[in-house]
Amino acid sequence: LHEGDDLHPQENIVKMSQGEPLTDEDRLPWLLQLHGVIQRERCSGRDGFVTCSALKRLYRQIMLHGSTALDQEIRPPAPPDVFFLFLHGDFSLVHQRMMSRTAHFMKADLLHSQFELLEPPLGDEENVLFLDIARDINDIALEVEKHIISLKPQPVKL
Ligand SMILES: Nc1ncnc2c1ncn2[C@@H]1O[C@H](COP(=O)(O)OP(=O)(O)OP(=O)(O)O)[C@@H](O)[C@H]1O
Ligand SMILES: O=C(O)[C@H](O)[C@@H](O)[C@H](O)[C@H](O)CO
Repeated sequence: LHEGDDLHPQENIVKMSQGEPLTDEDRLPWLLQLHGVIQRERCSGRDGFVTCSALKRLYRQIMLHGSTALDQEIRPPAPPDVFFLFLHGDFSLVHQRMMSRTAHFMKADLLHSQFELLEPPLGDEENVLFLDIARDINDIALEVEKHIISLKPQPVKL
């Protein structure tokens, strides 16, 4: 399990702690780091998780394809062994949960800018499982587990 926040450069954490939203430019080195982690996990043959706010479609493309995603001409197909879990919920529920959290650098005030930027993975984005955060956390975990198992190649029965 890789927590995306651990890969932010220190200046990004400082910025967010001061209540300033990050820009695309701030996020680029971080997204490239996330891409590196995903590639290493893919090569390892293990299952891996990365938790982060992949708010915009371009961010998700960079996570999948690295800096080639910045080239509008190239739209490589989505790798079949990587998928997104989109944890969605309404503003008030996310805000309420953030307010009940203590000792986190991310202030609840920044949530407005995050919702403004959010491009939900609708339309033609592949390999996305939608999960409603209002559900019980154990049900969510169970659905994720089932989803992962369903994507694994089934053993051939002779
Ligand atoms: N399905 C759920 N039911 C009840 N509480 C939940 C659920 N999911 C998360 N929470 C609670 O909401 C709070 C925020 O969750 P968490 O810190 O995991 O979010 P996060 O997406 O990692 O946030 P950030 O990106 O800001 O670090 C935590 O206190 C967590 O226990
Ligand atoms: O792209 C960003 O603005 C950041 O990754 C944020 O989303 C925070 O780090 C996160 O929400 C706190 O965990």
